[in-house]
Amino acid sequence: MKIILATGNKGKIDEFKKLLPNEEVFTFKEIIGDYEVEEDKDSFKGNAVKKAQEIYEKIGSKDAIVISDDSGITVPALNNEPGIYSARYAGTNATDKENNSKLISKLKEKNLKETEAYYTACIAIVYKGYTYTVHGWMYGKVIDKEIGENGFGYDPMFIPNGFDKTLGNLPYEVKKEFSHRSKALKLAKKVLDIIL
Ligand SMILES: O=c1[nH]c(=O)c2ncn([C@@H]3O[C@H](COP(=O)(O)OP(=O)(O)OP(=O)(O)O)[C@@H](O)[C@H]3O)c2[nH]1
Ligand SMILES: [Mg+2]
Repeated sequence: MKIILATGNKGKIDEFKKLLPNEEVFTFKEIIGDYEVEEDKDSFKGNAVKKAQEIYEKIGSKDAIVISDDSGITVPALNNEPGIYSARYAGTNATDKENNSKLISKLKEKNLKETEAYYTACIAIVYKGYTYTVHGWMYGKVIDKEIGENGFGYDPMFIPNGFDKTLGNLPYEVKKEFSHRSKALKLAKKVLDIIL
């Protein structure tokens, strides 16, 4: 099966390729080149749908299977920040490092060395003009420092429930078992089994 990923995030692309080892996976950039979808919706689902639909229209082939991912980390003790703004927490085009530094300073402002947090991923599939969405979540806590180099984004600050290390210090094989993206993709595969 040929799947086109409607994402420009290298960390997500690496994970999708590992999670879909038996499929032909392309990025939208390999097909249509540089293109930016404005993420102006107020939910993960809204933005995931917008990304997948806009890229599907741009590609212009009805039979294309386009998959997008809108995701982020939510910290209830920080009024649910950064949530859907995770990629631009420290400003438009912010790097992972800058976003992590902002989250660390917000935690320190509240004297929170660690606090409950969760990741959400919404995956949207567009095929033959129809759109399908699924979600996945991963629960744990964030700490006020970065530990380890594995994963991407906020992973060095996130300790999943049941572990005593950050995802930055755990191998991808562990994250793969229960991550928000893995769970959503498991459901997405079921949707594909039904619609294809
Ligand atoms: O440590 C992390 N481990 C993860 O597993 C994970 N999943 C998402 N995120 C963060 O959430 C934002 C996504 O924003 P997002 O969905 O808009 O993606 P993006 O803008 O980077 O690319 P695109 O898919 O929109 O092209 C980004 O800041 C990511 O760092 C993660 N961080
Ligand atoms: Mg984005």
